Amino acid sequence: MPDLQQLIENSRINESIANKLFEIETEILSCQSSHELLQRLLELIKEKFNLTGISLLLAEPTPISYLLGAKLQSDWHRENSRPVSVEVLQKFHPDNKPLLCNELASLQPALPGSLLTGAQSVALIPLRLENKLFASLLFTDSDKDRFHPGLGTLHLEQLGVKASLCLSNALIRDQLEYMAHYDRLTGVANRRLMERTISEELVRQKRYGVPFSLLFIDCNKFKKINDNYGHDCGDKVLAYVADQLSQLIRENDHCFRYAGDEFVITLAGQSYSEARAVASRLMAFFQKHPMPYQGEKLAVTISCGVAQSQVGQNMDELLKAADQDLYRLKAAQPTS
Ligand SMILES: Nc1nc2c(ncn2[C@@H]2O[C@H](COP(=O)(O)OP(=O)(O)OP(=O)(O)O)[C@@H](O)[C@H]2O)c(=O)[nH]1
Repeated sequence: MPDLQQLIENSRINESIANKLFEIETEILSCQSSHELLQRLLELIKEKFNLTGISLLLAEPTPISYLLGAKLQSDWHRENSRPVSVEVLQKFHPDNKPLLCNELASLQPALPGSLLTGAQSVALIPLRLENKLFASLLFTDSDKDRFHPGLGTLHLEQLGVKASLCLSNALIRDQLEYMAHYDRLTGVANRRLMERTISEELVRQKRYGVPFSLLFIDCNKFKKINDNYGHDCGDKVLAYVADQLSQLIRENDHCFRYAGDEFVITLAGQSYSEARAVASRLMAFFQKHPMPYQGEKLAVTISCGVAQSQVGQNMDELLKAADQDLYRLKAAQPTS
């Protein structure tokens, strides 16, 4: 029969673990996005359970890849997460339970050695979304007995379920946010986000005196593309233009779909002459790079109007100035 003192001690340990889990759950519930939640979750677990290391193994392709999007390329993800195949994850969790292991050689082929630096034992906790295994939290510790395979895993299971639930909520929020602010066809931000961004830039200009510039962009003879090649091709052209524009601008510049075949780019901290140079570079790019389409090279060109923000100007006036510049440019072009 277990000794009473031991039972009291075990119950004290269990209570302390339950408290820590509750604190983690409470904190991550307030995270505004799945990206923020994942970051905070890993920090909190590492700190509260005093682990040697923690990382996230993400199944490839991840059901949340499109939402995490560029974030999967971020420094945080490079440092803290690793892509793995779903098959590898399933081998770790054949019964969807956490895996405890202190014979690390058996994990070596499946896990990069860098993740196991300084580790003598590891715990892998499955995360599930819509009943599909999509990730595993990897805890490492320098104590060989910390994650001994003979130990119970109830607390780790609870952690996995709670983290999955919170993540699922955060993903629903991400999806709503995405639908409200991004254009489905081209993947770039929509007019609503453009208005917010320009308003913020105008406030910054007023407070710190830093001007910025706008490009108002129109695809040349776009209607003809629709008429000659069909609407599907027109859609592909819009996605191509948005994609190229997004890649050709700097990280702190932003591209938005304004309407139809029109895009707006905000150039943070750029003067009129700098913005003119960007506009020339963008127009020249499309002149040189026709879009590959069904084995053909389809000419897709753009025109860019430019305006620099002026003190006291509001958003409509600034957009109008860039649009008028575009109109002048287009009026000067040959009509054929
Ligand atoms: N395929 C496709 N076409 C669209 C979409 N939104 C708007 N359009 C079409 O885009 C065309 C824009 O035509 P215009 O504004 O006359 O522009 P344009 O043909 O480029 O003429 P210029 O600006 O004078 O060079 C219209 O025919 C719209 O029907 C879309 O999401 N997909």
